[in-house]
Amino acid sequence: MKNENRLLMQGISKQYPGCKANDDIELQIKHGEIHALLGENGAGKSTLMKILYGVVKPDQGEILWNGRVASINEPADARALGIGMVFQHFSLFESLTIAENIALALGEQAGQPATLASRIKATSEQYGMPLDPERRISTLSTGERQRVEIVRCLLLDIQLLILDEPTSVLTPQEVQALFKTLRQLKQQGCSVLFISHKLHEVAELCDSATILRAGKVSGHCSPKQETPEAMARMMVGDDTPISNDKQRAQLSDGIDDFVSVSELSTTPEGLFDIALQNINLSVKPGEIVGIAGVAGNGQEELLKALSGEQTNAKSSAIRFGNQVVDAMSPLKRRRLGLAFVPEDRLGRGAVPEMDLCQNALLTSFDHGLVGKGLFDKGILKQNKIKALANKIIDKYKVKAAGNHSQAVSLSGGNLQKFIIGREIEQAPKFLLMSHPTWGVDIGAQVAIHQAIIKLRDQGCAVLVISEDLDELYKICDRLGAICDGKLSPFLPTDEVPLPLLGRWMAGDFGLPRAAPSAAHVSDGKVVPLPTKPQTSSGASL
Ligand SMILES: Nc1ncnc2c1ncn2[C@@H]1O[C@H](COP(=O)(O)OP(=O)(O)OP(=O)(O)O)[C@@H](O)[C@H]1O
Repeated sequence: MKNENRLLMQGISKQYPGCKANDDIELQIKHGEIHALLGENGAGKSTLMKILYGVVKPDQGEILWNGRVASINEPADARALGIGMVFQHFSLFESLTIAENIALALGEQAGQPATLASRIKATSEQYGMPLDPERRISTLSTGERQRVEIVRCLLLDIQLLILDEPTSVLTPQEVQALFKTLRQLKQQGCSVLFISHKLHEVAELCDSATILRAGKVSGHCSPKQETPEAMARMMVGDDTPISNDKQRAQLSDGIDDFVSVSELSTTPEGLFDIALQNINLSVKPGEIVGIAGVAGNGQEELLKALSGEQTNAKSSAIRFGNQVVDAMSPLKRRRLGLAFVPEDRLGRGAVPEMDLCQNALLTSFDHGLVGKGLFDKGILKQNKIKALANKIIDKYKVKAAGNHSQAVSLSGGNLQKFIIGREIEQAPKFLLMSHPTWGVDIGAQVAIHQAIIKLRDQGCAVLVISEDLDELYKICDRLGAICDGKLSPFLPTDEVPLPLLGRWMAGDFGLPRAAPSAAHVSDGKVVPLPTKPQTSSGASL
């Protein structure tokens, strides 16, 4: 049984206008194996999964499930077969409880309402991710929300669990807990399909992998026998750089901060907002400062305060250069040199129904050299707008049918590349970014990091707020964390060992308690602690 296919998708093709998203794809998954689906942005992974889960109809091909042809026309059909899917973006109602959310998602498949809560409790405990069914979603951490989505799948007679980029929102401890659950499922014969751009995790967890390129299967491998670099090569080919040298900023003394935030506190507007408490922060021209943290700890509120989405006429806590900006709108702040990449790419980063030309114009029209000439006396200069969109598409290797493509038709990673390119091309003085390479493939990550570092070296102040610790360690010159609306101290990145950052993320804001020869052990490696920590200018201690 173990060597037989649980799932065989064969000859799957799907054509979108101007793009063949899946081209004669075959995917085999055996009983009780953890299978990775890899591929660069736009390779066709999400399309294939949407076909399997009944969200998209293929033009051609068939699905064999436990040896029999299956007809999957909607998600309920997939669930009835035992296929569960956890999407990148959770679809949970904040004000409802865990049990109410699961009952809504599963409908009749949730079974008897009277026993649902006890089944949730029992199943979540059985798989090592305990949940209290009566808790409201708004009180849960991101890791706990993901548990709700997984337990929702496990309540059914699950035979295949599909996870799309499941670890990008988790802390390192939560990732290990998730892997334990997935291995337990595998032991019980359940198959797992794991979609990820984090190749070291794929190498640690997965038994086999299928690699897609430009809509076709380009290869297979056994991740445990490959290095992450070798897998990256299979995904992106030989021509794309897959690593960056660490190049920390060389700042000379006496440079004034471009961004300074002093004693910023906010009052929550919505029921689930976090109050920022006495935030002190600074970013100099020519440095990249990173803020780590588990989602929902005030990142959103800090971004809104800095971008001007939430203004505060009563305070004078935030300055760009020597200008107080608290009461200024986003447009006025952009005129002072702000560029902004929000976490939510569809909706805040781009307007889904607008094409790439219109989306390029949205934030560039009023901005410095780039915006110059895009309109004149109220008339839009279409040729110049098209040239700008084409420049971003070419330079940032955005895969799209053309500048007329709607933002919503781009794959997640490609839209992210477009938004980052649009903002970097404005040559800002202050680049504010949330989770800049979320869902972006390894080749594009390297290109984006290089572009950010180049901008820094030209004197831009860069602030990155991210849950991706690998990314923060790679590009930031100084690092701190946010927890419950408060900021930790900031130290030069090379003086922040992972355990210290983990403590800061959990709200323990002490500086290293280091004797000169002290060291932490992290992931089996000894990590020396700094002996002379320096705090950032004014960071709260
Ligand atoms: N609704 C749509 N209309 C037009 N084109 C689409 C649509 N959905 C996807 N595409 C195109 O199909 C191709 C494959 O997209 P898909 O989302 O499957 O890629 P992916 O491998 O999941 O990428 P990523 O890693 O960035 O999420 C992309 O070029 C995308 O632009």
